[in-house]
Amino acid sequence: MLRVALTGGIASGKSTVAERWAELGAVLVDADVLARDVVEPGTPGLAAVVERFGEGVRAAGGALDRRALAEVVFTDPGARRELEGILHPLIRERSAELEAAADPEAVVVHVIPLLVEGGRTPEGFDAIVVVDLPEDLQLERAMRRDAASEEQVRGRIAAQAARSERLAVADLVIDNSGDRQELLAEADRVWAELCQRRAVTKS
Ligand SMILES: CC(C)(COP(=O)(O)OP(=O)(O)OC[C@H]1O[C@@H](n2cnc3c(N)ncnc32)[C@H](O)[C@@H]1O)[C@@H](O)C(=O)NCCC(=O)NCCS
Ligand SMILES: Nc1ncnc2c1ncn2[C@@H]1O[C@H](COP(=O)(O)OP(=O)(O)OP(=O)(O)O)[C@@H](O)[C@H]1O
Repeated sequence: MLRVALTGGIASGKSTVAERWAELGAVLVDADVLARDVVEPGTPGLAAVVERFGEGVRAAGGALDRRALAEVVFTDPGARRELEGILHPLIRERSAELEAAADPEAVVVHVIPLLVEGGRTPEGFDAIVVVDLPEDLQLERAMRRDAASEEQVRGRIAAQAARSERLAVADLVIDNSGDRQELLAEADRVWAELCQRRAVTKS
């Protein structure tokens, strides 16, 4: 197994790269997806979040009101850390289960937006891949995709590591300052590099 971490800031292009790699055979373990799974209606995760943040973060149908919770946690770092304290252990547990179920020959790609934010150098991965782009492009793409204001997106960027901190831990960098086609070409280039590393590890 080759264990790869894929990280990058909000709207950097992680999902686009991860989808491409999945087409090429990667097994994906996506923390953003798991962060949703662990607060599905009826889960202990949702119960714990409502217990801490109140019924105001539960929408009419019973699901988590993500917009309401985002308003709270991206304007209050203490509240955000409390939410992370509830959800991150649940996300880590699910990630470990998914990885344990993967083929031993697989390239397992952990998509982890907050890899660097843990405050220490992430260990245990065979490769750390960072999707990188200038902040003005990141802001523009996030605002367009999420129909969000500049202030809302800046709130999330402020809650994340700086570009330089992510680049400092990168083994491989995917440049997403070009168009979508160029991003896919970058993804293919780095995938080939990862496969080569796996071949070396095996021999
Ligand atoms: C606050 C929540 C409900 C808002 O939901 P929403 O649907 O608007 O965003 P979504 O979960 O799709 O995240 C989108 C992006 O926001 C950024 N983001 C999310 N959580 C965080 C965080 N705690 N710190 C910094 N950035 C974050 C990431 O770039 C992420 O890719 C949600 O983000 C959440 O539950 N966050 C806490 C869990 C967490 O830390 N997730 C990050 C990856 S493990
Ligand atoms: N090179 C590009 N040119 C134009 N748009 C792009 C490019 N790369 C990504 N995008 C767009 O930017 C947005 C973010 O891309 P993507 O969802 O892949 O990023 P992400 O890092 O997974 O985001 P998040 O973690 O915030 O969910 C999407 O709307 C995507 O279509």
